[in-house]
Amino acid sequence: MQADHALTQAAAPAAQSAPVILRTIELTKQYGARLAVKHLNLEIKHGEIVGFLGPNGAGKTTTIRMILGLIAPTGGRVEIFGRDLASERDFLLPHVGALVEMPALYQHLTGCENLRAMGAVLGGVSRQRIEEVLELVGLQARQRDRVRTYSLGMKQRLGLAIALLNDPDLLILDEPANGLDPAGIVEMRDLLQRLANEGKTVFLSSHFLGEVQQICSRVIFLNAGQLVANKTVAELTRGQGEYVVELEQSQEALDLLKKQPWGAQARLDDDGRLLTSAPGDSGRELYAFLAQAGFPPESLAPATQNLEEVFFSLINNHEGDKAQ
Ligand SMILES: Nc1ncnc2c1ncn2[C@@H]1O[C@H](COP(=O)(O)OP(=O)(O)OP(=O)(O)O)[C@@H](O)[C@H]1O
Repeated sequence: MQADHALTQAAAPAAQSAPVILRTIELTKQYGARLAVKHLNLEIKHGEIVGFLGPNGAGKTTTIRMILGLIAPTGGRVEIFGRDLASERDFLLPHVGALVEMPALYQHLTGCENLRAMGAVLGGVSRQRIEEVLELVGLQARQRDRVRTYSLGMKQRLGLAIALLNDPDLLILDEPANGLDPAGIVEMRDLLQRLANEGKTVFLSSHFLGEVQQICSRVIFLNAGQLVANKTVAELTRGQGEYVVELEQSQEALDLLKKQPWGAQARLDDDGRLLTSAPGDSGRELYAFLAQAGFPPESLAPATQNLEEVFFSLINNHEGDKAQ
């Protein structure tokens, strides 16, 4: 059965053939007259780290809360490991680790005592597992200190340690980097990468686009409750088939390129580099053309966009679509 397979499969890079771990089918949430999430169809495969992005109020938290069974959908459903969440919730949720909002921690207890207390709620967790999760999140050295002395980043990591106590196959994280300083963000990123390398599947919402670009294999964009993009980071950040060229006489080369049928949109960027399409969409042909014309490029590479640029253009396009 696919569900059992998904629960026991060893760490593997997410592939086309990897089993689907999380699926939403026409998932919908209506608050009074407001449709917060509209007919959302998502699929997350084993071993993926998927970023869930969107502007404030897009419906990310609402979606995550439905996936975790914290609120009921008004339409559609959620499947985890191929099983229906609504009817098999008690079986499924112990296999899902979650970090939503700031975790509720006992400030007067130590990190280790917090883990033991949460372990007891879960029906008992071994001393060895507590040691393992402390090591995973890098809190071993501070485990005997009271939580009230922890930094925000340490509290977030302790929250993640609690989410990991059950050794879940799927991790759902709502803004795990929220409130962290740059060093804390890097620590969180390394930790998530380690978990993915161990075969965990991670679905995380974030406003930190640079982090998402570095850590996530795929990104799902939500706007006004609707899916507007679902692509790999490489697909999203690839430019529009343009090339960025560095050479000495960039202005002269630009004048020449603009006279070519394929080069009419050529331009210089803020750093004085040439941005242009290529003859036959081929970087090799572009290189040969420039070299033959007496402008041998120092470097030539496909142009890319960062995720922030993609994010704003997607949202603007979506607003434009809605206005039509
Ligand atoms: N309990 C609620 N009752 C009524 N409306 C709600 C409730 N929770 C969320 N909403 C509305 O649903 C929409 C989606 O909110 P949601 O919190 O899911 O967005 P989000 O993408 O997580 O935003 P943010 O990035 O700001 O956290 C918003 O318009 C919000 O005002």
